[in-house]
Amino acid sequence: MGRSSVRVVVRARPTASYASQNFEFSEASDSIDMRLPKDDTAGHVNNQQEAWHFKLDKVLSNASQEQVFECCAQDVVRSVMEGYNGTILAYGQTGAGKTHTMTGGHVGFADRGIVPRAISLVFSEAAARPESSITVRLSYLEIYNELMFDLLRDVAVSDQSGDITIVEDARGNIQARGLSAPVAASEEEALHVFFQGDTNRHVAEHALNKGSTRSHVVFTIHVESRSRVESSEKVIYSKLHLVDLAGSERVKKTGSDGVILQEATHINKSLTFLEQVVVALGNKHRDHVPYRQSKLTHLLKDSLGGNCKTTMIANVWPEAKMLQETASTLRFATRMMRVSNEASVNVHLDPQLLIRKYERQIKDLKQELAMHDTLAGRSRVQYEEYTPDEVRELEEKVKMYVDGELQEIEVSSLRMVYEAFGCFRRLYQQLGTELASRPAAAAQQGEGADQAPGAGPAAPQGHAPGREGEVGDDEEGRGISVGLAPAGSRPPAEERAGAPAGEAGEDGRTPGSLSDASVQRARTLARGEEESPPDKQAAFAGWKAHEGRAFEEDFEKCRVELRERKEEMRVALTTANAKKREIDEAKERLDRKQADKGMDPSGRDEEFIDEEEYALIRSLKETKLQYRQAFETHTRVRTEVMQVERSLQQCKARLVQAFEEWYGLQHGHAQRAPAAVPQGDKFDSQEMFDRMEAGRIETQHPDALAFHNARKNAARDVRQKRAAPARGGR
Ligand SMILES: Nc1ncnc2c1ncn2[C@@H]1O[C@H](COP(=O)(O)OP(=O)(O)OP(=O)(O)O)[C@@H](O)[C@H]1O
Repeated sequence: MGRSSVRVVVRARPTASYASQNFEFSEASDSIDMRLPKDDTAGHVNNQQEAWHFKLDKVLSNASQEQVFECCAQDVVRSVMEGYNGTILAYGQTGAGKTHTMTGGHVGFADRGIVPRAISLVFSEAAARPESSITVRLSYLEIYNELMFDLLRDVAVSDQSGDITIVEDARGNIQARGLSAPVAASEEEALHVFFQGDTNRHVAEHALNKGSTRSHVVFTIHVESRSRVESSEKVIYSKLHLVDLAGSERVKKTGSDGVILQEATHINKSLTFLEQVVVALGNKHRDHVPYRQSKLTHLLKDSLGGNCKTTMIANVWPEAKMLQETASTLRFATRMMRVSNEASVNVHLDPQLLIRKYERQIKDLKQELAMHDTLAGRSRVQYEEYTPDEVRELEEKVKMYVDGELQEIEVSSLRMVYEAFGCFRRLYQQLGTELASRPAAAAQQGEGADQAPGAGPAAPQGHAPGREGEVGDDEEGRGISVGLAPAGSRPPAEERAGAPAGEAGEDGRTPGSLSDASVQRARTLARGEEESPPDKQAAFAGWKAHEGRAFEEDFEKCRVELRERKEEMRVALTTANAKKREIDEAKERLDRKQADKGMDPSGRDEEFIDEEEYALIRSLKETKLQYRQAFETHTRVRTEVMQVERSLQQCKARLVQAFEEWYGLQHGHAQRAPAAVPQGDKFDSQEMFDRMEAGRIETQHPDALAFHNARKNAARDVRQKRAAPARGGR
């Protein structure tokens, strides 16, 4: 997504004293014409402009709350659900309708503002995206006298220290550290949170408007979206700032003093800084944007000139006495139109989830492999790194193999090959060391006299280099082969050099050999110390022998049939090939015969067929028939093989499924009992009334119920708080 300018919409509030001689709002051309009376105080030379023309992105002079939402917010909210950041700012002088626009009026559901409507849309959009798991968090921040307060905390705003700070992460994302952001699971919950926070807003007595808000408030909807179908470690974070700025009028007009003057000074300052940021952003040759001058501009850094889709609503109050403030608001609005943003989808990869995903994949693959091994009739295969005990066990096997006490080592995995090579190397080095410590004996025996140091004595003399077919050979360049080490690859006992004496026990086995380990394991099992969780592969083998016997028999039957059919197909193919060869040979002989006949000087009739030729023709015909039969048999059997293969796959699937079900029942978690349905609910008169009221609201407007419930619950919370001992003011 490329750069796009901040969208600016002007909304004029309705008034009984509309100054028609001063204002002309044109919704058709989205412009406003203003005529100002001459300023008498300007003296004889009056340079003040009398007429102004403002062109905006949209002008709304008599719009309903619904129209304002559709025009200013709907698309921004939808973009937020797509993963973009969004901001909607309400700017304007006190009483111009900022709070009315953002929060809404008191008339009721239809009068609700952008925030409750945005909440509804977020949840309905989330419901329309079943492929995504969406988490919604909310935060509500108040900036008052350059301090920041959390409107959603249980601690009253008056008891907060206002020490929330703004931080910027490595990607330049702005966050308010210390600000709570509870999760809202439903529209009603989110509305409840919003209404609760709203009641905490600081309201001060003000000369112009008793209910005036003297602070900036930022309600933020944070959306975290993970795909249920794609990789879940991909997370899209987006946020929607809904900002209700404090009145933009200047201090001198308010006639304030004391605390109010201090408030107004702060508001003026932060709005002046906001203007400076906007002016700097509108200037192509700027070298610095002073975001950090105020909390407000720092918090809105993303929204102004950053990664965000931003809309500003300039609220104006079109009365004669508000001319100067309206002109000032409209001037700011047109400057804001020059600010451009670059929005992009905020995709992150959750590293913890990535690791968990890979771990899960490895586990699944191991299980798959184990199942495959069992189906293929392979004994327990070790894919993990060997434990010290297992290494010792293998070392004993290798020693027995080298000593000639073991005919062959069954190689079950590449891991085992690596481990076995390790054993051979250690054995080799150990023997080398032992021989090096017995030089005299070696010299006496005349061994290794003409060999390089450390090489000869332990080198298995029976092993010619480059012998074929051994475990570990590179099989036609396809990597290390796995299978049975051929007995012939074992060095004969008499050829062994430097074998340490006295290691074998009486039974010819070395201590700690495989059988010892097996016995040890058997003892452990007998003591009931079986490791948990139960090994799936072992469980599978046991299950096939008992509970899953019928499935295993089916599977085995299919396997046998497949083997037989394949053999039949192989025979048919061999026959067909043999017959084809016979046909070729007979044809050749016949051709030769006929060629000889053509050259016969006796001049016998070419049509005459002698006995030999007749026999050849007959034989050729016969062979062709046999060839066709063999070929047809092969085609038929091939179809049957394909069918049996399919049946085998089905048998296998049934076998695995039946086992999985059995395993799940045996070792899985117990199924949760369905939640008990409350029986015979009894309602008191208030509950009965609430239910009837809910029914009535729902029939009036299906979406209104959550709004009404949330408002009712927020009001109840306020009543309860008031009943608690009052706390001191700020
Ligand atoms: N479009 C409108 N339709 C009906 N009433 C409106 C409209 N705009 C504003 N009002 C009414 O005007 C009064 C002042 O509006 P509001 O409190 O929203 O102003 P404000 O700009 O938020 O002021 P402040 O800066 O003090 O917060 C309220 O009673 C509000 O209901």
